[in-house]
Amino acid sequence: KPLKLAGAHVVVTGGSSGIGKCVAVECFKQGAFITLVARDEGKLVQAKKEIEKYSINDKQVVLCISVDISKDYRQVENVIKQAQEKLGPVDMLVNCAGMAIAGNFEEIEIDKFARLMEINYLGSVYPSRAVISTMKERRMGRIVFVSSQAGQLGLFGYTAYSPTKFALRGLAEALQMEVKPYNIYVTVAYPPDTDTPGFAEENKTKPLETKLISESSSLCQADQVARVIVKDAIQGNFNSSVGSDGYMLSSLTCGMSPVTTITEGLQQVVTMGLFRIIALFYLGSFDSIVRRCMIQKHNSQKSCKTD
Ligand SMILES: NC(=O)C1=CN([C@@H]2O[C@H](COP(=O)(O)OP(=O)(O)OC[C@H]3O[C@@H](n4cnc5c(N)ncnc54)[C@H](OP(=O)(O)O)[C@@H]3O)[C@@H](O)[C@H]2O)C=CC1
Ligand SMILES: CCCCCCCCCCCCCCCC(=O)[C@@H](N)CO
Repeated sequence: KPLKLAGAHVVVTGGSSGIGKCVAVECFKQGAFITLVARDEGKLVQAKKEIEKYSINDKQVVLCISVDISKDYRQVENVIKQAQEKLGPVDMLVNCAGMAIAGNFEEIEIDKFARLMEINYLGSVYPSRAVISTMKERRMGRIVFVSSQAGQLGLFGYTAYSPTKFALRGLAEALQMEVKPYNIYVTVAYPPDTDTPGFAEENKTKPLETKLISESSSLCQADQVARVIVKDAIQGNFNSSVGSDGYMLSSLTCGMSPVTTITEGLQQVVTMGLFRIIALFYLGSFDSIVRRCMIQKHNSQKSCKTD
């Protein structure tokens, strides 16, 4: 049965910006009470104001809590406790806080590999761990992990980022198997490039190869991505993807992930072979982008030396 958002308590980590903020807006529009979790208090207050414009009744509340979700489990646990005291038990948790760093493997600062794992992976483990017991007691709940298309395939430039997003899928699959009998549904979202402040930041250091390869998939708007995530989370769909390339990638990489409907399972079975053929063409084009960029760099270095 789909979750009713009217009167429900939705916690959105990373709710002060980008996709997370749009997820909060979407839930608020459907009557939910929202807790936003992020570090920067200024951005939180600003987002709260924006979200409040969409209220549908005068009881609705947007609560802001400032915490770094990646550092200390006790802190995160406290924050969730505070939120539950004010707005009641969490019905849905959306783990959207995260960041991307793109660069050549040897150029990414070595500390960044651990830091991204902390933010993107542990930063989703901690809030989920903090809400799960209450959800199990209540025999209801939704947990959403915001992965990425880069959590379905590894791409040039994402040696630090992709693994953190792949990790979320492993977590989601294992957790879903545990909590399904308790009527708790886990969703993994795999958005494509999305126009957000985080994306603009990431682009400042993104290698040309990564940019060109990413252009194979469309650039989406955050509100569009958020609508899909919220719809799939309410339905209890395990996979959530946007667009036709998103659909192909999810079907192709479904592996042993849980299946939500018989139709979904049948579609995966029927389309997988065809999508693998399409994927081979994409992979060929990615390899040729990488090779062209290398030759170009090589040539420009040579001409620099002769200058
Ligand atoms: N935009 C894109 O192209 C895509 C994004 N994604 C994923 O979607 C998610 C959201 O991305 P996007 O909207 O672009 O990101 P933004 O950078 O716009 O927003 C990130 C949010 O997360 C919060 N946040 C970051 N680090 C922490 C932390 N350590 N503790 C608490 N809060 C934190 C930020 O607030 P503050 O800094 O104040 O803490 C902010 O609210 C990320 O997980 C990203 O990997 C997936 C695919 C594509
Ligand atoms: C049948 C096969 C179809 C294949 C389609 C392949 C398309 C690949 C494009 C990948 C784009 C990567 C997006 C990463 C977004 C992200 O997470 C960052 N922007 C975060 O900020």
